[in-house]
Amino acid sequence: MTDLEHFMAIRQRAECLFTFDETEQAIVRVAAEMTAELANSNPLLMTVMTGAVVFVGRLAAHLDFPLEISYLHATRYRNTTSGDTLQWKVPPQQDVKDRTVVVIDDILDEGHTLAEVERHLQELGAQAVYTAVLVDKTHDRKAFPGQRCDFTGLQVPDRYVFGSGMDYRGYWRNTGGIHAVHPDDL
Ligand SMILES: O=P(O)(O)OC[C@H]1O[C@H](OP(=O)(O)OP(=O)(O)O)[C@H](O)[C@@H]1O
Ligand SMILES: Nc1nc2[nH]cnc2c(=O)[nH]1
Repeated sequence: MTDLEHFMAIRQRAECLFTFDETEQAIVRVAAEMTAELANSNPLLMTVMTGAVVFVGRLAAHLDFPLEISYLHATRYRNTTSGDTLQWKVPPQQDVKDRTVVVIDDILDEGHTLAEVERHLQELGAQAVYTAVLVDKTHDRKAFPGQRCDFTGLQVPDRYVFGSGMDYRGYWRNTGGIHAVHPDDL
């Protein structure tokens, strides 16, 4: 089987957890919550590349107030399905001093990525740091008990998921819904 046939098989065997429309409804709700909280704070949306690139675009289309979008690049999984230490590929690309910063990521899994990114932005002098994720994975292995984001789209079960920006070994960030990899494929 070629690599591309393998990725096609992964996609076909995966279980659809949420359709595109269901993810869209969740994003619209998150946008309303962010608008209520942040519309007057001139926020900087700090996109954690690469997974958040789809979420930030879909979310921003529903935010009708002044804001800026920037990015950093940090990775803990490096195109695999289990996490390691966080590797900073590109530090924050815009001055965050005295700004309200909203870290945008695709998934809160064990939470080490967001905890470290948040700590770094505070060290750089951000006035306030909020976090927003498309999905939060349900399990008891978070970086600290009770860890959660300020804005969360959907809860997913404790399975490896892809779609809506999240990858399976670098592929399938482009599917509009959210899918769980078949256990035999991990
Ligand atoms: O909560 P954690 O267990 O720390 O995992 C969450 C992180 O894992 C993924 O990034 P990944 O390292 O796979 O890079 P990617 O964004 O390029 O997919 C995802 O985008 C989050 O940033
Ligand atoms: N694509 C993807 N990335 C992750 N990073 C941490 N958990 C996950 C997951 O379930 N799927």
